[in-house]
Amino acid sequence: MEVFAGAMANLAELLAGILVNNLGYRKEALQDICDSSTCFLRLNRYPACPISPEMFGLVPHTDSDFLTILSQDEVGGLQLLKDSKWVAVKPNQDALIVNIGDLFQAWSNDVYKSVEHKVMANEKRERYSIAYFMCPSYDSLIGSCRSQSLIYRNFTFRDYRNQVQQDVQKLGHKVGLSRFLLR
Ligand SMILES: O=C(O)CCC(=O)C(=O)O
Ligand SMILES: [Fe+2]
Repeated sequence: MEVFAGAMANLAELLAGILVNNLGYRKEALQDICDSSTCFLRLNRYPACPISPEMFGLVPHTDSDFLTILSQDEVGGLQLLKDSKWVAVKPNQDALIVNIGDLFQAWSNDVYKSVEHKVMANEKRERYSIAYFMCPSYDSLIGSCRSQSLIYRNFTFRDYRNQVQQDVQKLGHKVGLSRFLLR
């Protein structure tokens, strides 16, 4: 498990570096504020759900991190929201899925968009996936790479997590980045 997490961490850093570089910034920009103690692996198991094929395995959400790398088995069920339509991701055990998270959207000032996704349960088969979440240290300022036309106010990962937790407790769902809009 540690070897796997290490490989995912290296890949996430490499990809984040390329995406940051692509915006004209030092490839270490995110790596500098990331912390191995807040990055984590989530092992997901979705039991077969014979009641209805329309049952969620995981409700629609965006990830509260910089970058997510996902490995899934051959069962399928992951869907992404693209142009307001849910698109099924073809299951491929030999491929990794890379999702932009909320924090990268904020840092890039909306150049990169955090993708909304969900998992539909399978009627007959259980499904497994493993997700690696690249996260900053709790107290580092996420800010934005831009200095003008800022969309979000500065916040820390701790502020973000607290806000998400508060919204889930009070409203039953995550509100997300719109809580941090400047206008
Ligand atoms: O199981 C999947 O395909 C997605 C998992 C996921 O979105 C998550 O753990 O945040
Ligand atoms: Fe997710």
